[in-house]
Formats: sequence, structure tokens, C-alpha cells
Amino acid sequence: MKESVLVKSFDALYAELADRAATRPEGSGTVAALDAGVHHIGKKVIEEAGEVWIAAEHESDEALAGEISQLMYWSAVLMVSRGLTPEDIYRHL
Ligand SMILES: N=c1c2ncn([C@@H]3O[C@H](COP(=O)(O)OP(=O)(O)OP(=O)(O)O)[C@@H](O)[C@H]3O)c2ncn1[C@@H]1O[C@H](COP(=O)(O)O)[C@@H](O)[C@H]1O
Repeated sequence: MKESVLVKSFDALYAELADRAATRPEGSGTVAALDAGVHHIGKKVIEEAGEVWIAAEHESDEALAGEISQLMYWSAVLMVSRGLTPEDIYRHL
């Protein structure tokens, strides 16, 4: 039987990152990214989107899933940076 794994939803990730922004814990990469600003974060979104494309063409399902998770992370960081919530996004889906 396949072992069940505790998974994190996009909403849970977003809540975690919003909390990082509010509490600014030492050593948080998210806090550093937010301090670097929208230009830096936007470049990471583009970089990860490119890595998703390459993985989709040339890499395993597992590698592709990892790259997509990073794209989701950077999209969430960008949302926090601009003050958008998941609801702001979901109403466009
Ligand atoms: N899910 C993520 C996550 N995904 C990606 N990243 C960061 O995004 C960057 C990816 O950029 P790169 O592609 O340059 O990284 P890389 O090491 O070269 O990896 P590859 O793309 O080559 O595989 C890395 O610096 C990662 O740390 C993430 N950083 C944090 N999180 C989660 O966000 C939460 C808050 O993290 P902190 O703010 O660091 O506490 C925690 O739950 C973390 O697990």
C-alpha cells in the first residue's frame, strides 16, 4: 500500500509566506526576496517558468513536479509582495 504523505496546498503555502512577511523571522528566504522587491521576484518567476518548460520537454515527471512547485512558490511570493490573496487569483479561474 502506498504510504500517505502530508502535502501542502497552495493556500497553506500562501498563508505561511504571508506570516513570514508579517513576522520576518531570521534566515527566511522569503523575507529576503520580499526585501529585494518585485523586480527580483519577477525575474525568479520567469526563471522558474523557463525551468518548467525545459523539464517538461526533457526531464522526469518528478523533476517537472519540483520545478512547478518552485514556480508556485515564486508566484505566491509575488502575490504577497503585491498584496494579492489567493481569492484575487481564484476568481479569474
Ligand atoms: N517552497 C519553497 C520554495 N521553492 C523554491 N524556493 C526557493 O527558490 C529558489 C529556487 O531558485 P533556484 O532555481 O536558483 O534554486 P536552486 O537551488 O538552483 O534549485 P534548482 O532550480 O536548480 O532545482 C531557492 O532559493 C529556493 O530556496 C523556495 N523557498 C521556500 N519554500 C517554502 O517556503 C516556506 C518559507 O520559506 P522561508 O521563507 O525560507 O522560511 C517554507 O515552507 C519553504 O519550504
